[in-house]
Amino acid sequence: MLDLKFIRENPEAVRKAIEQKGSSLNLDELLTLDRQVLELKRQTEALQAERNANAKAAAKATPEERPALIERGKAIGHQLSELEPQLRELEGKLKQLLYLTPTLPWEGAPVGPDDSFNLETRTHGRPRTFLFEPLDHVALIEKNDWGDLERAAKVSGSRSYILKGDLMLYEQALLRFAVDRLIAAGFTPMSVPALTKEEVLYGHGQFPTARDQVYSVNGGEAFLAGTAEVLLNGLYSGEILNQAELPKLLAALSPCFRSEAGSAGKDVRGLMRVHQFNKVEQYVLCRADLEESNRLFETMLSLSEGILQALELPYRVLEVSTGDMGLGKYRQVDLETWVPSEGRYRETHSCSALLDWQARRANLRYRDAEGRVRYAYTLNNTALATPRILVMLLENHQNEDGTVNVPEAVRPYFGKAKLEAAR
Ligand SMILES: Nc1ncnc2c1ncn2[C@@H]1O[C@H](COS(=O)(=O)NC(=O)[C@@H](N)CO)[C@@H](O)[C@H]1O
Repeated sequence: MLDLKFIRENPEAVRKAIEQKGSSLNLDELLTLDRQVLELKRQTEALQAERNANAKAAAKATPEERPALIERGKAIGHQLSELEPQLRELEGKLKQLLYLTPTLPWEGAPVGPDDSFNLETRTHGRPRTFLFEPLDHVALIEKNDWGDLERAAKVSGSRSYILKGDLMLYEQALLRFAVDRLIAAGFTPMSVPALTKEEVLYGHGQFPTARDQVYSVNGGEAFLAGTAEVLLNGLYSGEILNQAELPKLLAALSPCFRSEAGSAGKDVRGLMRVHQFNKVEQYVLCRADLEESNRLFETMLSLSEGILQALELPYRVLEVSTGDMGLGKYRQVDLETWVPSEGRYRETHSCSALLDWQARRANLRYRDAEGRVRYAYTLNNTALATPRILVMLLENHQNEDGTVNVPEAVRPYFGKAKLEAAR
């Protein structure tokens, strides 16, 4: 959410961002509400001041003067009992609209309504030319008995998966490999739950606009987060950190749950788009300084590119458009990795900077060097998400005999140079 003061002083810039991000927010309605709240606050504060003055006067009044003053006090109290609920109701409506205000996108973001405007800025590596007819990842899994997708559907429903043998061990090896890469860059390794609370999802930004993506438990008593980012973003909510302890660099492994509402028919086969998956997440909370945010953004992006390069996978870098990046983003860059069986790149990583949009929602603050309490800036990025990355690893590194080579950097974690069929 944006700072009300900023909105009052820059309505046209906010209006432009609303339009560029395809938001349905009615800014005039928000500004009108803001003026009404300010006016009601002025009235209630004036009445409260008068009630205090009146009570002091009554305490010192003579017996003759006192009844009139007590009457006046009652009349003021009655007026306040009328105005205060109105003020609370208007403040609630204003807060709901503030949740829908968009961060102004950076000037380099392609302006457009959807992902067709995302801009490929560079590629790394080249798609492999196979000297044999390559298999897709589902065929490789079936050929080597590396999983059981049918029985997963039987026991867990659609968009589920079971990994077996070398592929199960490979997933675990990859997740630890990714965590170690982040530790080497100064990130603190964490494991975090997926079970979370409604206010934490509001603080993150998933609520109110994308509730349909989130599974609820026990009728909304708890929710299953789609990414560790949700919980990491709530960790320091309500606290006042010291600037000296920033930036917080967190690397979190967690299960992630997504309803994939709206994705009917897309990627229904295999490991690309499932309801429950694992992800090593990069999350940063830093001081409210654009240069610091940009520096950390580049650090996180290069960590993820380094992981894809270590996995010897061809990928491309996309500057995400204003319409595709979502309300809270200042900047978003996606990494897409080559999928031989589809003959195209598919998203595997998403790096975002949100300035103080999440910090205002989740009340993330710190005391700066001058002693001022300020909202922090937040950023997040994918380090590695399985099983989607297994699609690319199996297909790109397959041999004609159906075995799959393990990239050099991961061999110490997996223990072998190849994935092989169960004996
Ligand atoms: N339904 C899904 N099934 C498998 N993998 C998924 C699914 N949804 C997302 N992912 C993986 O998780 C990555 C990050 O998801 S994201 O929504 O784009 N971004 C985030 O969650 C951010 N917190 C950065 O990680 C995606 O790039 C993709 O690799």
